[in-house]
Amino acid sequence: MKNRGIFIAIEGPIGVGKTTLATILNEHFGYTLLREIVEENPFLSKFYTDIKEYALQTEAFFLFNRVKQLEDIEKNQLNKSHGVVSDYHIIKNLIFAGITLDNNQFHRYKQMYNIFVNDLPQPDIVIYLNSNTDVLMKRIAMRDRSFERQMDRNYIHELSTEYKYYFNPLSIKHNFVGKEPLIIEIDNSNLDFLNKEEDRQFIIDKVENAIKALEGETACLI
Ligand SMILES: Nc1ncnc2c1ncn2[C@@H]1O[C@H](COP(=O)(O)OP(=O)(O)OP(=O)(O)O)[C@@H](O)[C@H]1O
Ligand SMILES: Nc1nc(=O)c2ncn([C@H]3C[C@H](O)[C@@H](CO)O3)c2[nH]1
Repeated sequence: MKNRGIFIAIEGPIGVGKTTLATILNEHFGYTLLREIVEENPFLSKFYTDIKEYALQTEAFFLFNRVKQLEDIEKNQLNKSHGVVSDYHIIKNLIFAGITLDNNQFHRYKQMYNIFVNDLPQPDIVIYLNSNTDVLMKRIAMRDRSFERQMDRNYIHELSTEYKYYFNPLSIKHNFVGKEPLIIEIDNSNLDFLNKEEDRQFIIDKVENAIKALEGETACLI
């Protein structure tokens, strides 16, 4: 731990505020920001027009892109004692693929995922953000990405439910590889990190406590 940079990953359903929070934490801690690719995925806009038809290409592209990103941050940041804040955790590949792929495809996709995930750097701290479906739909609409304009409410609801499942303690034990990360779970429905200093400070305090706990300075207060 001493020579390795701290790795913080933020997860949660679409539009919950991962990138917003990652940017804030990155500025506060002076770490490197790792952002997931979105527009660069050539299948994503087609995916939203026909999920079943384009799911396999979309999920495969996200998986291999993330593997490359995580290999790079290990080599260029974490191994050089630099901290990283990422707006995703690799587990999201399983969460999305479990919904979008059919059973056969998912079975094979998971084998591929398992082959790659063991060699990737795993975060020390995972911030799991959640919000209710109405808030998520509102934030997605407000952000107004062209390919998300017809976002299906049921899809967002299903994703949220799947996130809850993957972030329950038993599933964390089974589905997260390596040393279990410290998990900070936050309902972000009524927080406004963007505009309210006290809301920003609330989460920064939690992360600072988690970092101290990792460094063995205090008991874990998160
Ligand atoms: N706490 C918050 N309160 C109000 N609005 C927020 C909050 N966090 C984020 N937003 C707004 O909600 C929208 C979605 O936020 P953001 O892009 O950070 O979500 P995300 O989780 O990274 O989404 P995606 O999963 O699509 O990458 C943005 O318009 C952002 O400004
Ligand atoms: N199908 C699918 N699988 C993924 O692993 C994945 N990761 C992100 N996304 C979608 C959600 C947002 O629209 C947009 C930005 O997060 O990209 C994904 N979609």
